[in-house]
Amino acid sequence: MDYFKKLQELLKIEQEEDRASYQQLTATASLNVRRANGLTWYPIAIKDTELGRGDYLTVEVERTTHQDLSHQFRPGVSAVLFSNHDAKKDRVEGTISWQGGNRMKIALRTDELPEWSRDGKLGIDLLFDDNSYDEMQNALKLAATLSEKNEEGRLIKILTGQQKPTFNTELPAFTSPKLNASQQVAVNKILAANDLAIVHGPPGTGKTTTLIQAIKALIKQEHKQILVVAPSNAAVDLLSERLFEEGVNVLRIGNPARVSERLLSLTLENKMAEHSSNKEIKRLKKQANEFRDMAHKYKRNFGKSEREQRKALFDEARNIMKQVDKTEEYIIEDVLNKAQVITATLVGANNYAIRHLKYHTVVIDEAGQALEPACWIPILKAQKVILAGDHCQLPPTIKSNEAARKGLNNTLLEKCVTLHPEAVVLLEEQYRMHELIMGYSSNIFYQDQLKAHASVAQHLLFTEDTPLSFVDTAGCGFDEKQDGTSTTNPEEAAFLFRHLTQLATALGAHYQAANFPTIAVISPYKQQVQLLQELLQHAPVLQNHRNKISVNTIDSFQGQERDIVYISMTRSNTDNKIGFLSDIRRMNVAMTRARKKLVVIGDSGTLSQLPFYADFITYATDRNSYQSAWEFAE
Ligand SMILES: Nc1ncnc2c1ncn2[C@@H]1O[C@H](COP(=O)(O)OP(=O)(O)OP(=O)(O)O)[C@@H](O)[C@H]1O
Repeated sequence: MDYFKKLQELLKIEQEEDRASYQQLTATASLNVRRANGLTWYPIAIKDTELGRGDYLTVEVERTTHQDLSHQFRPGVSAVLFSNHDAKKDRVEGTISWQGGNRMKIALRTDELPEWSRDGKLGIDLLFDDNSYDEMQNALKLAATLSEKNEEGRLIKILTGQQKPTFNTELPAFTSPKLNASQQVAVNKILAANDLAIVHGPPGTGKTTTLIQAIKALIKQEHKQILVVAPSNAAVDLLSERLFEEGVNVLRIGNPARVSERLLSLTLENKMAEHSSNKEIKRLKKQANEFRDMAHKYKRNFGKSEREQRKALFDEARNIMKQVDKTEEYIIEDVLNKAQVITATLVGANNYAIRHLKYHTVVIDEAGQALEPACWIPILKAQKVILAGDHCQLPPTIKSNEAARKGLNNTLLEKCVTLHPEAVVLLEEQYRMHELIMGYSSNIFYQDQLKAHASVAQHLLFTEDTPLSFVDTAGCGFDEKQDGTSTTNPEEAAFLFRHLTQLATALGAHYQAANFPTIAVISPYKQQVQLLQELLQHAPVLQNHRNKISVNTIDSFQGQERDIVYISMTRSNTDNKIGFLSDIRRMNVAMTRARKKLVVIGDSGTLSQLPFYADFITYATDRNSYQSAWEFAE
């Protein structure tokens, strides 16, 4: 079908761009730069080796310096072990099977460590991750084939708009005291759907709470295992924990982003380790390692009979490992059978342990941030799919402008909301924002349908405070500065901290340090964020509250909330340029992070050329929330 051909082409463009930028970063970069970008660990020490599944050798390594640098090594991603003697020749590729702290395990495609690993310093480089792209391409290919079929193609036809979803209207109504009215409507829609239901969850509306209750109700209704996926590990972690807290038997496939005892206990590795048959595996592995050690006593340059001895011992070790594989397969199957819910990332749905499984229902959370090709991996395993997310917030990041422009930035969630409005339920009640903070976003993005729950509708930092301010810098001469591709506005940044300092001083009269409100300082521009971070170091009053203040880009705050949010709009020029401020979904995210106070600082002259900002300024003015930076009393 052309639909999938087009997606395949767009994905190819994206992969090429992704690879090119990766290669640029690695090929030309020095060791120091690669290390700083989190692409290299060097030097490392080998801590342990163990024969793994098949003909793989699992090597545990530790980085011995630069331990505080963040890095991009994630389980499932390809990496290469190299020696500093000749990094081009002395290298062996593998896949990361585990990562924690300053250690990781890589499964190498060899059955013993190469000779060169014994002398010279060793390092690990990250390789470009083709695997995820391959999985997505395969899913798209399969989708194109299946879409031609009647029975198996049904869900695909619905999701691509050639058929309509159907609903069972005869079910008894589901009710729950834990859910509000629209949340219950959503669960009823999910239960009634034969093929597709969509939960549209604007900021703070309890999308996760709703999904958890829906999943429990689905388990009761279907008595079948459910697959729950999301694009990011962080989102999968959250869902896994919440399901576990509700007493569901959850199996978390893949490695959690956050290390917590509870999350780790839900992983396949942990459940396998705790399985009653694991003792047998340990015994066999020990035996295999003993044979391997004996084999190593015969060096390669020994005579013929020693070589044969050596081979026989290796064969024996390999045979035992085959038994290990069989026992492991049995354990995996047993653990899989017991799970009521399996959680994974979109690509993780094809993890080796579960790639053969099919489900009646698949739930995709954060679907507004999911690349469509990745969604097809889990969808092809299902008869019914639940999409949850908010297409009015940020879409997934796409590296290739061309692919984005040609449609890769259009998510499946967005398409399905348009195609099948009858499958959509909007969660209407939000538990985060004062109603004045919520109002503009609700008007522009949610057809004025959002309501603030009584517990938050009027909440303030203190009685006389204002929940919303637009502070206009027009005429102050706070001009933006262009530096390459990024924009800064140093005077606006300095002004922001004067404003925040005054607020913090006022708050001092109402709050002890321990319960001081949380504060986010946000800008759409990376360079401006950096500047704001530097300036924060020099704002004396704010030093007492450093642990309550976070400064970052809008994108990094998606999904989070703070009591107070400051937005530095940054752009101020006479050429009427507002660049990517024109992506209003990004602004929707920024403006809806605040619980009790939102302060937007910007130049009305520059911003007003876009109706979205002109209307926001009018909205603020009409509600007594307009302030001129001129009038700001120092
Ligand atoms: N029916 C409800 N009654 C009372 N509080 C609720 C209800 N639903 C959600 N909440 C509260 O709203 C907050 C957000 O809920 P939840 O964690 O489910 O959010 P979310 O939907 O995942 O977040 P976001 O809306 O930002 O995506 C939580 O503090 C939760 O306790």
